[in-house]
Amino acid sequence: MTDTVFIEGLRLDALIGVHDRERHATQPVLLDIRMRFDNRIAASSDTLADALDYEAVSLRLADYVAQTDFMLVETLAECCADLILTEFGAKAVRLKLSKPDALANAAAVGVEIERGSFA
Ligand SMILES: Nc1nc2c(c(=O)[nH]1)N=C([C@H](O)[C@@H](O)CO)CN2
Repeated sequence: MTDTVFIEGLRLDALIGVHDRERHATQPVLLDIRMRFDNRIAASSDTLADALDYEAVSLRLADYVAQTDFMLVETLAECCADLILTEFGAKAVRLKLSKPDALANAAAVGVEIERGSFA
C-alpha cells in the first residue's frame, strides 16, 4: 500500500533564518507534504474521522510554525515532520520546506526530507 495524502504549497509565515534581518520579522515558507496513509478505510466509510484530514494537518502546522523561531530550515522541517508522524498517524512523511524570499537571485531555497518508509 503506497497511498498518500498530500498538501501542496502550504504558505505559512515563520520567524526563521540566521541573519539579523530574519530574526526580527517573519517571512513566508512553503510546505509541500506527502503523508503515507491507508486511504481505503475512509474511502469505504466516506467518513472524515477515518481519513488523514489534510485541513487539520494544515491548521495544526500553521499554529505550530507561528510559535517557532528556528535558525535553520532543517530544524523547522524536522519538527514539522515529527509532528505529522506523532499526532496524525501518518506512516511516513516526505516534506519539502522552501523559503521563496530568502535569496534575491533564487526562486527558492530549502530542504526536502523523508521520515519513515514509503516502501
Ligand atoms: N542549509 C542551510 N543553509 C542556509 C540556511 C538554512 O536554514 N539552511 N539559512 C540561511 C539564511 O537564513 C538564508 O536563508 C537567508 O539569507 C543561509 N544558508
